[in-house]
Amino acid sequence: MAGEKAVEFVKDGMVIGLGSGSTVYWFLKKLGGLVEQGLNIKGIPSSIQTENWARQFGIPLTNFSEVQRLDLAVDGADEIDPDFNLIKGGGGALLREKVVNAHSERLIIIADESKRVKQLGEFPLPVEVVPFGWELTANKIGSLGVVPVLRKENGEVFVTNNGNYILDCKFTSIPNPQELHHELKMMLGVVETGLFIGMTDAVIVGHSDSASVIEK
Ligand SMILES: O=C(CO)[C@H](O)[C@H](O)COP(=O)(O)O
Repeated sequence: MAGEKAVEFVKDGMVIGLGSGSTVYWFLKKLGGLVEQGLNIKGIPSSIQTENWARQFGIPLTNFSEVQRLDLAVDGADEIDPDFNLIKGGGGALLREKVVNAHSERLIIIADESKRVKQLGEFPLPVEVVPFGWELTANKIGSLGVVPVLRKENGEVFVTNNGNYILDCKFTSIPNPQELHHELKMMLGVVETGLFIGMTDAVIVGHSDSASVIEK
């Protein structure tokens, strides 16, 4: 419901950041239908999976060598706090998502009610790290009082679209997301964190048969 509702914010001529995840799939499907009816937009995908879906639904794509500014980005989230700070990266696309979302005029997050929390941190924070010496980076992150877990998929180390690894870090809670983000970013080997702070303009919450828009 949230994914489909998000197309109401799309206007003719827009360049749109295409987020990642299962909720975004429904946005892309609906958007593809509108493109088929004549809507003129272009998208920049935030993952290879999203690029594949966008092609499947006939959404024209562009890239940052052609455009530097997006009109709108629509993305999912793993946790959303009352200030619209987010944990993202459950699907491992956090780095490209952050690049895309940071260069958009407007960011709309689509999610179901279960993603809304009072304080971030229940969901393990994904941190993208350089593969070389990832063990050292994990030890360093561990000094913050967490046990970083190297993400695996089907028994193999998960490799991001950028050739990096993900360390999932379960903090008891994250009372100060900004501070934690900066602390992690200063660590050698850390590429990006899944904390998206002060980027979101509106959240569309999906219910069983409707969706509500919450503006900041
Ligand atoms: O951050 C993400 C991927 O890196 C996704 O947007 C997030 O995991 C939400 O996904 P879903 O809509 O499948 O719950």
